Amino acid sequence: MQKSANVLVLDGDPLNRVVLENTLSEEHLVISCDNSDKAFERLTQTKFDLIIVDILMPDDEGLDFLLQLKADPMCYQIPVIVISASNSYQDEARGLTLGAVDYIVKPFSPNIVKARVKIHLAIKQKNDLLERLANIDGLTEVPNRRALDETLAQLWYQSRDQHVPLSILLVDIDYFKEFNDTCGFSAGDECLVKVAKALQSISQRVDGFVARYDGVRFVALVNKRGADQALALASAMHQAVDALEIQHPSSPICAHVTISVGVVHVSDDFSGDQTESLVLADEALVKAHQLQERVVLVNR
Ligand SMILES: Nc1nc2c(ncn2[C@@H]2O[C@H](COP(=O)(O)OP(=O)(O)OP(=O)(O)O)[C@@H](O)[C@H]2O)c(=O)[nH]1
Repeated sequence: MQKSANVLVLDGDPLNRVVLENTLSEEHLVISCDNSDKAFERLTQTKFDLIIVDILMPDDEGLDFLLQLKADPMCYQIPVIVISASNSYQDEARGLTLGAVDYIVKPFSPNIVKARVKIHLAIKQKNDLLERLANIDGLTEVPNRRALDETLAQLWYQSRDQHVPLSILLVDIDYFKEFNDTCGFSAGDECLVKVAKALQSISQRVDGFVARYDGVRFVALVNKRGADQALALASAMHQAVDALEIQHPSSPICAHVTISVGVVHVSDDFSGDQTESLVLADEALVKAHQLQERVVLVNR
């Protein structure tokens, strides 16, 4: 039977682990650990939807686990239910203040645990959906400008600190105003969706990220690759859009829809911040248009 969620349990007491597994494993995949090292290891292997942790483990192990989890950018959003033998208000307040979403006192009723897990999984599902909607472009369904700004900032500082190159590719659909004027706005929308999907699928092959930047422009980001690989990515994007063969009757340069790409390859100069490189990519793109080149590369 398909399990609806992945639940991680950290509890030093073997009997509690068995009871929790029996309570939840009919509906969920339950992985239980008796110490925090194993729990952290599991977190690197599986995507968990909910964590149940006993914060009264010896040496404050459960408490430390909760603290570390909430400080970890990869895990802090996973809801945590604290389970504890203490029914003191102070302990309950401490668990909730540290970021737990709920506090259950041992010995617990399996039905209450089941019900609370269900509630928190439903809230998480809604939060995940909101997060997705906030970061996805409504038309093309690729990441939006907000997601781009976040990812670019992250990759910029990561690449700078790890001394690896970062390539920023700004992609524009050529003569799109003319395309809309001749083929209609809804054909324009369809074209944008197809181009976005093509750019995304090509970029994913090199672990790249693509977002809609504005109107008819997209940005692709790829790090740890040389300038030649950034150019190869631009070339693969051109080929993918050409292969769509979307007729463009009013384009002065080609019978079908084409793109132009401005590339900034940052390997040495990470001074300033990432927005300056976006400006450079924009200038490279303008140059590509002016020179009627398919791609213009700027090295930094
Ligand atoms: N169908 C559709 N059109 C859009 C959308 N967003 C922006 N546009 C149109 O895209 C056109 C972009 O025009 P420009 O930025 O001048 O670019 P262009 O016509 O491609 O000119 P060049 O960049 O010089 O090739 C404008 O006419 C916008 O109205 C959209 O979501 N759907």
